[in-house]
Amino acid sequence: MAPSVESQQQQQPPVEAENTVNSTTTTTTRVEDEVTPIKSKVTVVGSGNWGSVAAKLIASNARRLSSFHDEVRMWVFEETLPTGEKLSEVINRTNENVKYLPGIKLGENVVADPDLENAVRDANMLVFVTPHQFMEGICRKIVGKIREDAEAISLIKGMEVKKEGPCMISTLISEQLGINCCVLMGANIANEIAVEKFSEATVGYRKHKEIAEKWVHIFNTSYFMVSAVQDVEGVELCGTLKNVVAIAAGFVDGLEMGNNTKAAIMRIGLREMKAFSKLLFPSVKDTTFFESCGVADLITTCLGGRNRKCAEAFARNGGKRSFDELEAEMLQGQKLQGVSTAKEVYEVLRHRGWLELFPLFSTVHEICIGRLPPSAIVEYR
Ligand SMILES: NC(=O)C1=CN([C@@H]2O[C@H](COP(=O)(O)OP(=O)(O)OC[C@H]3O[C@@H](n4cnc5c(N)ncnc54)[C@H](O)[C@@H]3O)[C@@H](O)[C@H]2O)C=CC1
Ligand SMILES: O=C(CO)COP(=O)(O)O
Repeated sequence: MAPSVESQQQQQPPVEAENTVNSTTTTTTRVEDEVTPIKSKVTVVGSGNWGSVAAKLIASNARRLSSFHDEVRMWVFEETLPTGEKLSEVINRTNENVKYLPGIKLGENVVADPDLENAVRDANMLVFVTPHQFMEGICRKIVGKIREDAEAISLIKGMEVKKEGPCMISTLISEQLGINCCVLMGANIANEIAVEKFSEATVGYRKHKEIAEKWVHIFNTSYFMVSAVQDVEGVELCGTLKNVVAIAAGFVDGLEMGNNTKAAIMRIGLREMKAFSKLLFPSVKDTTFFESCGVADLITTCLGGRNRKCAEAFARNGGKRSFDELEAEMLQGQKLQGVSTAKEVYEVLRHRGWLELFPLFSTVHEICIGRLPPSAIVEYR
């Protein structure tokens, strides 16, 4: 299947990804080794639902591409399973993340490591993929413990709000660790990619196209088509803000308002995503919203994501059961990002006097905290 080339790609060609396996990489002697003796070593920081799928994608490429070490380390936030076993030990014994991605083999070159410092020490390519609320603590633990030449990429959809203002997760990583950080976002429901159904993703980079190319190279597969755009903030804000719209879409589903209403919510949501992104970062490109990270992620999350699912249950219960309760019951350890992002966005809007400019974003937060009923999702005008 040949995906269509979008307008952005015509103006600014995507970084080419290697789609086909070079036959030399399947032989025992790798010709490329003589030319590039220094191999990149990848560590995945995070092992939730998407973190595990990311490790699987990377592991399949690390195995076949001679410029990467075979072994891919995956940091596991250790927990004890109901059987009494440690999650990391079970992953290493069965090659499956039995809690967050059951039934999927990760690849034998994935090594689960519960020791964060040990997991990141030797890697020059760090992939961050945890729920966003844990990233500040994680960065604090590894400051000064990573390689000086390390490059990072964030797959995390979320933001932090500090006294100085909003802080994207890639910026947090860059500033705390003193390293460059790209992002990868897209219409990527993890369970679908785990079973190798075709999807696309967007790498956002700031300056160095050759670094983005390396990230494309390690993620791209025949069923996961990655392209790159020079708009790190635009890509990351798309991934972050669509979770707020997904909560709104879930309310519409819970109230059985139908497809037209849901489409209206998605359209208004997309308009607010674009306006908010451009107010925060005027450099954000319009064309980014037409990449996988933009409209495609918005659609898939509003149709099939976890934020949508929990928001539907919230509305069905008339807002009487909290999101924390629903998350614990419905997601078994997986985490929602939309509710906290709605709060973080609301804080920015209130602080800057923009609340009236963003009725959908602000109403989502007010419904989440019980100040408004779920039906207010279509009553804000
Ligand atoms: N699951 C999906 O379909 C997709 C998720 N994402 C994004 O990727 C990021 C990570 O999501 P998932 O991998 O799905 O995670 P998840 O939603 O499965 O979260 C559970 C993870 O959080 C870890 N965790 C729990 N407490 C922790 C703590 N105190 N410190 C550190 N880690 C802790 C758990 O060990 C587990 O690995 C999120 O920002 C999400 O929005 C992006 C695309 C798709
Ligand atoms: O980001 C996602 C798909 O791209 C997943 O969204 P949820 O966290 O709502 O499942």
